[in-house]
Amino acid sequence: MGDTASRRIAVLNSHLVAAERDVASSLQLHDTAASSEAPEEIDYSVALPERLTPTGPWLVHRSAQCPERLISSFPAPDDHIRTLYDNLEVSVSRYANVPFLGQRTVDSKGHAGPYKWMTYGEAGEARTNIGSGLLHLGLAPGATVGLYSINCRDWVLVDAACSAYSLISVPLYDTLGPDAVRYICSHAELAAVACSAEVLPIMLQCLPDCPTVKLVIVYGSQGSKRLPSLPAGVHCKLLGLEDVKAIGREHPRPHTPPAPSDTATLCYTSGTTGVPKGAVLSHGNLIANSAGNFSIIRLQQGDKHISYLPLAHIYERVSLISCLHAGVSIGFYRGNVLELLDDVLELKPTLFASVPRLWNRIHDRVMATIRASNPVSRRLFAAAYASKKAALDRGDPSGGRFGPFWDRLVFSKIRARLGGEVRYMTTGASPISAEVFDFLRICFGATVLEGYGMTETACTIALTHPDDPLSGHVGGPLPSCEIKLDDIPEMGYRNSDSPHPRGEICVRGPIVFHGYFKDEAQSAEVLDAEGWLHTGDVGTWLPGGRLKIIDRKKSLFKLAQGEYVAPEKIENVYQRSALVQQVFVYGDSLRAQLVAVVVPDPEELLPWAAKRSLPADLPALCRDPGVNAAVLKSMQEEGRAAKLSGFEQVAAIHLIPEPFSVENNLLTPTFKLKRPQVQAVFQDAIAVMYARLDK
Ligand SMILES: Nc1ncnc2c1ncn2[C@@H]1O[C@H](COP(=O)(O)OP(=O)(O)OP(=O)(O)O)[C@@H](O)[C@H]1O
Repeated sequence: MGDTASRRIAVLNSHLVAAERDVASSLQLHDTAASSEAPEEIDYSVALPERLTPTGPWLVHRSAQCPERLISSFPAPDDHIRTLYDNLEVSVSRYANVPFLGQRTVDSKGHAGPYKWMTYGEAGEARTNIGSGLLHLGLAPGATVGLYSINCRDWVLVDAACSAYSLISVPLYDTLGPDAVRYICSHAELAAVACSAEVLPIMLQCLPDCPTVKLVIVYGSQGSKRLPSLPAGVHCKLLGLEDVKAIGREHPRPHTPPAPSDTATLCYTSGTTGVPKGAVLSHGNLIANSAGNFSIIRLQQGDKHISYLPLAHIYERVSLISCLHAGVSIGFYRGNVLELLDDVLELKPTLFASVPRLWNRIHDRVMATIRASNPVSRRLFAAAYASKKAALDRGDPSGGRFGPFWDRLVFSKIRARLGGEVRYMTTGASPISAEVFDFLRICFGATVLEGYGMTETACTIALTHPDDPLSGHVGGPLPSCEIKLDDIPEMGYRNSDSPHPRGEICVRGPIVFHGYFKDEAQSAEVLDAEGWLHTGDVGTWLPGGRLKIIDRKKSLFKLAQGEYVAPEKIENVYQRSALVQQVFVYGDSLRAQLVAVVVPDPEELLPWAAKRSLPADLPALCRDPGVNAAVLKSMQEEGRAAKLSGFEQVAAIHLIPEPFSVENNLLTPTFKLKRPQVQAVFQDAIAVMYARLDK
């Protein structure tokens, strides 16, 4: 062995020993720190000097950053930005030559090349041309315009044109089929739809049932090609986006800027609870939310964002608004998740927003690679991980004094999977486990933040802080809203609970939406007379004013013996079993027990089966009663470890080989279960499970 190599090993060994010492001392520290729960220095929120009942405790929490007022815009000198139109106008003049919207070039053989960029200045001009064209073609301020495609440059340009001329944009997920498209076109009374060539056939199929739609604009590869003819009897114009721009150039119109209280968008929810609801969001709502996020996530010119989460969902929509505000360059994926990593390696984003389902998969893949590696690599990874985790536990999210060393030696390869330059990673839309959250912080060397929010609050309600070493909570309220917890007696949650108040999370402030479009009854169910939005989520206050989501009231059901069950909480527990990839928990109100439909994780189940000489055949394994019993046992063990009550433990499971997915219409585009649909698809299996339990 050469000198350099032996020196490296000696250095490595000394680091290993020091790191192990580090871990040991932190474990001691951790023991004593556990009871004090939170480092003092992070103060997320404060309880307002306002009583909701004459004698009750202080109940309303606001961000500790500025408890005296709720913010509705960016700090000075940008406090005049009140609408999406203002937001783009400022960036067009401030960042005129900065790359704004990027798409990958693709050569004649279909090979993807570098990103090609449109600058902020060019985008400003393009949206004026598009908007002028729309007005010339007959659209009037206040009209609704559908946006139906994957994320791409033209989506953003048409949306920006809507803002400049007081039109209302209505995004439709590109994954929507004809029924949902028909539903939204009619419900939102769309006057025009801008769509990609890929979904044009579905749009054309729907047109006979969507009489309000008088204009369809096609973008993407179809732009320059001949457009197909319209179905017989449909009175509607069909144009390429380039034609609309040309019309606009010939007939320019001055901008007709919206007011902050004007509706910017009808944002249809992705439907975890049933038929999509059109949340009415004003310009003021969206700017207030973006400004609230901005108070914590300091984006800047030079940052690059990879846009692949659906723009029809509020999470990506508001990410984009914030990026645009800061002059960030936004690169789009090519529309295929299988090619996403390749797009990421080309773009090298500095910002990466995702949802727990994807983070979990990254976690599982990395851990599986580590398990399969040689003993030296495994020990190295374990030492590096433990050292940085110990630093976190001591209250140091930067990774401790050995952090940079471990980052270079061990974690740089993992970080390189996302291009190597990510500085902010965000997670939201559903709960993430503390384990995976910490895994991201440790392995990616980036600031990892969790946001909690919903469509009805124009995105984020609460956000964690970059300096907070603790995980397992969603941080504090954005400075643009206030939060109170309402008692839920039927679930046993009360604001008077000690030491931590618990209850339904209610939100008020400039981020709260204006109700569901044409649905007063549902609006009144969630918005009360005092302006509080009742989220249906259950939270608790932790020390430092941290909010933790502990339950979800929305899918609550009662079992025959009168106990209330929140299935998502139970599913999150069962998901921890290595054998489980996905799970849907169901309870019939006439029965006393719960059952579940479970997708086993093939990466764990197949090796498990091989050890027992069972065939490597997933469908056959799913039918095998022995496998069923083993998976059920592993789930019940997780249930016991998480202290689920007896009635919360499932009594029977049905294994299926095909995952719930967006494609089979059982997941929303942000990978949440569409509960009514899953229940309908598996009603026979559910009946069989209950029949088995009756025997
Ligand atoms: N960080 C988080 N932790 C836990 N739950 C979260 C988090 N972020 C979002 N959620 C959940 O997602 C919900 C909001 O979801 P969203 O607005 O995306 O609606 P949806 O899933 O599209 O449709 P639906 O209203 O039909 O459920 C929240 O009310 C909460 O239950």
